Amino acid sequence: MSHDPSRPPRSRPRPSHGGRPKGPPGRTGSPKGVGKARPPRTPFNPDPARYAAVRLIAHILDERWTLEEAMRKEQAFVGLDGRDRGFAAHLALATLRALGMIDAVLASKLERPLPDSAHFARALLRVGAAQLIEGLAPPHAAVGRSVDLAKFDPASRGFAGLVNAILRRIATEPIERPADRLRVPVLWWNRWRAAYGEDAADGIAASLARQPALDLSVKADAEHLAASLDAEVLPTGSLRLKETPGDVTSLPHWADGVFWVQDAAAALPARLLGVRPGQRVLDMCAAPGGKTMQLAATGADVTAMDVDAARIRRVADNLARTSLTARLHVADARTLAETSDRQGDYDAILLDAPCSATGTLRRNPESLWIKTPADVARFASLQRDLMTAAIAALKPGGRLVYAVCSLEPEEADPAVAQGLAAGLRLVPIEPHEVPSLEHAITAQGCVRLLPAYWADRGGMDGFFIARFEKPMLVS
Ligand SMILES: C[S@@+](CC[C@H](N)C(=O)[O-])C[C@H]1O[C@@H](n2cnc3c(N)ncnc32)[C@H](O)[C@@H]1O
Repeated sequence: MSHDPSRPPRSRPRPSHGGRPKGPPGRTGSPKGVGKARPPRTPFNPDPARYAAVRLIAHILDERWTLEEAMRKEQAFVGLDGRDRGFAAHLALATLRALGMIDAVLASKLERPLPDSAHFARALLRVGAAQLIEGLAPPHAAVGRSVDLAKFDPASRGFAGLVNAILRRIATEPIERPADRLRVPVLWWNRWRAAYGEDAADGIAASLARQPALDLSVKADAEHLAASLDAEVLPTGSLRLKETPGDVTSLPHWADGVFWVQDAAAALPARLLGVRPGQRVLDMCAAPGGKTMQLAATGADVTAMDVDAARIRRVADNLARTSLTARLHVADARTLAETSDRQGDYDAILLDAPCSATGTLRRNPESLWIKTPADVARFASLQRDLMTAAIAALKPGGRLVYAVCSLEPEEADPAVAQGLAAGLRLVPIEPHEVPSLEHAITAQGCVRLLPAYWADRGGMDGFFIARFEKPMLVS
């Protein structure tokens, strides 16, 4: 999934309401009609931010929620404000980015695994260990606050001694720091090694050790904006902020609508489509609209389609903020194959397909722990149907860009094969179109971006991009 360009990055999530499970233990209401009896005391939460982080981790790893979902639904997190909220999000993200390493260290200290039912205690150990291994808090605070929270949560009270002993050992005994490759589940690492080799697989895993940079796409005049935003202009034209702000809406010129948040890699597919003013362009899977805005900014006649009505509203909001226009259409793009006329309707189509999104592991590190290869197969099947629809809707002579933020060849290779089998021609991406990323061009002329690229500059999301042309009809 692409980052919503209208929203702040994860360090400062926006509050929202609803959801389960229940918040802190204990009674919060005042009993009615009980004479002069004192209202029962609400147990004192010794550390609301760490408590919220632990609950986020328990939801994600035990209930397979995404981080975004957990942050939206978990009341202990939703109720935090300001710095506490930022700290809780930071702790949860840091725990997920180092999870495999943390679990390896915990396994070496625990005599036996915790029972399956010990959700809070297990999450508490993971968040506590993350603070120690990643140096996120002084050891006395990491250990002491974790023990306090173990005593605070009724379900984990019986584990308080164990939490104390294990975290103390991690804090005081010399530990061999696990290799970065353990940051990701071995299942995914093995797949990347098979696809790209051992060094590349290690590079992908190591990308989790760094906070992803925040990139912006601009409507015009990148140089001028770079100066006022304290940003670097990347070789591909995106802006990369030197400091990641807590709240992107506080950046100068945000209200002017002249830029939006979009990773440098995510900005390439729309650019490589190379549309011209007046062309009929379809953005098939458009929400939240980062690429729609790029296409609309060229002066093309853009239709943005998405199956999800709520997400299309975000495209509308993003277009409104940036004063750009596109026709919006809520529909399953697979139906295009039935409705397009024989000649095809569009001069250019961008198929930024729904995918396993393993390329965005730096921003969504939980996805590696809650997704499986079965998800890859499911997305590959959906992409096949979307490709069929895109090919039908493309005019002869028109161009199609297929893109996915997935690292899995099972999602990219079949799409390329399908395009070729349908009679499309691959239009090789030229080195000058991807400056400083020439090495990412494959033998077929597609682009395969890995998260370890530009590591010294702050990395990038993983993407695969293929560009096709539909042959003119022969009469
Ligand atoms: C990778 S995201 C697109 C990101 C977007 N292009 C951007 O740059 O902001 C994939 C999108 O595909 C949409 N989608 C999934 N299945 C679809 C379908 N059958 N037809 C149309 N859209 C679909 C999802 O709702 C999601 O918004």
